[in-house]
Amino acid sequence: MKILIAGGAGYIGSHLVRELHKLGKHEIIVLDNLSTGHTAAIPQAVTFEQGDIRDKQRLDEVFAKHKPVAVYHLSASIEVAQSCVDPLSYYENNVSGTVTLLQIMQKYGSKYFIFSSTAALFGMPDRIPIEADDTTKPVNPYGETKLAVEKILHWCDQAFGLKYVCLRYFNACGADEAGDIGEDHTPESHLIPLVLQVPAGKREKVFIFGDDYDTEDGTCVRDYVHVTDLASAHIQALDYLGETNESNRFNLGSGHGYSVKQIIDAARRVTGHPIPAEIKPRRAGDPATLVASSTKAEKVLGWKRKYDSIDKIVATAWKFHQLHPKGF
Ligand SMILES: NC(=O)c1ccc[n+]([C@@H]2O[C@H](COP(=O)([O-])OP(=O)(O)OC[C@H]3O[C@@H](n4cnc5c(N)ncnc54)[C@H](O)[C@@H]3O)[C@@H](O)[C@H]2O)c1
Ligand SMILES: O=c1ccn([C@@H]2O[C@H](COP(=O)(O)OP(=O)(O)O[C@H]3O[C@H](CO)[C@H](O)[C@H](O)[C@H]3O)[C@@H](O)[C@H]2O)c(=O)[nH]1
Repeated sequence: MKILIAGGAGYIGSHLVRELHKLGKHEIIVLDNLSTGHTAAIPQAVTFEQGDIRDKQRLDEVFAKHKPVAVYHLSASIEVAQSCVDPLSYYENNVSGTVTLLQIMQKYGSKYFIFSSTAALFGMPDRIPIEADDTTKPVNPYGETKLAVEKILHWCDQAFGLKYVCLRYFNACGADEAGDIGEDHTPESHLIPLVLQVPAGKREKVFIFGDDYDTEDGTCVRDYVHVTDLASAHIQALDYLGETNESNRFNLGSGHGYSVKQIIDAARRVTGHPIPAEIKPRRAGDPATLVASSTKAEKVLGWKRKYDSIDKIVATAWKFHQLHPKGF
């Protein structure tokens, strides 16, 4: 099958590209505007098309050339706090851009769409762990843009039979075990890579955004799921669409919640560095606790995680940082 991976040069996308490439079953085309992605993160044998999902003419060229049957859509603006400061750019990239991509898919008759959705859909959840069919009520513009796309997809299925899977990732983390690809954002906003910048000698300490949340130690609790496990769920989601021709949505988490303080402790154990930490005020848009139930993905997709230990997950990220002290 010909598969287009929009955002395939990014952190999660490059891990998906690597796993699909290893599988050797499909023809892969990566489309990316390289705003945050890296060509060095994708194998040389994979076709790369530079382009922006908001650029209809460029998408038309790429789809006319490759005619992909399936599209993985990971290209988005991804920072919760930034989305609270600049919501319109989030709507422009994540909603308008996705609409343009879907219009081109409709024009060329692409059948399957696998969408990178998020835990941020659930806002302040009614219960923990969060089931895939629980109420969605985002508390930040980033989550709103992802929910808007999930709703758009429902109507695309009704209107012209586009079959889709929404994968709501919780906090993606870690790196491919070989250590040659990993998370490299500039500036970095995610907790684990920021914490690892301390033992890497790039910053003196890490900031903890709020210790007055209603959690055991007062810091936010998140569900950190390994990026290679996310990649395997994507591959199973495409198999699922091929087998059932039915749209669906799944939560993807690790089954555990860790507080910011617990993550810093894990990084201290893995790196042997004391990693000083300082409490700062809360960051805009942060819910206290987000932990997934991935039962639906396990039952329906047959998804099995390879990584269950937070220390092992942090160790894979640390290996990437040690092998790539300057990033890609
Ligand atoms: N990182 C997480 O913890 C997390 C959690 C839940 C959901 N997600 C979602 O997963 C997806 C991938 O996230 P990531 O962490 O790999 O981010 P990333 O920034 O590393 O990857 C995004 C990729 O998309 C590209 N891109 C962005 N806008 C584009 C556009 N308009 N046209 C073409 N390419 C564009 C970037 O260059 C980059 O390569 C995003 O949709 C994000 O919202 C991420
Ligand atoms: O220097 C830091 C960075 C983060 N945090 C805290 O650590 C937690 C995790 O923050 P991240 O920025 O690593 O991740 P988010 O939970 O904000 O968001 C990530 O996961 C979400 C899903 O849960 C989204 O999809 C989003 O794209 C992705 O960035 C938050 O409580 C945050 O306040 C700190 O205390 N200090």
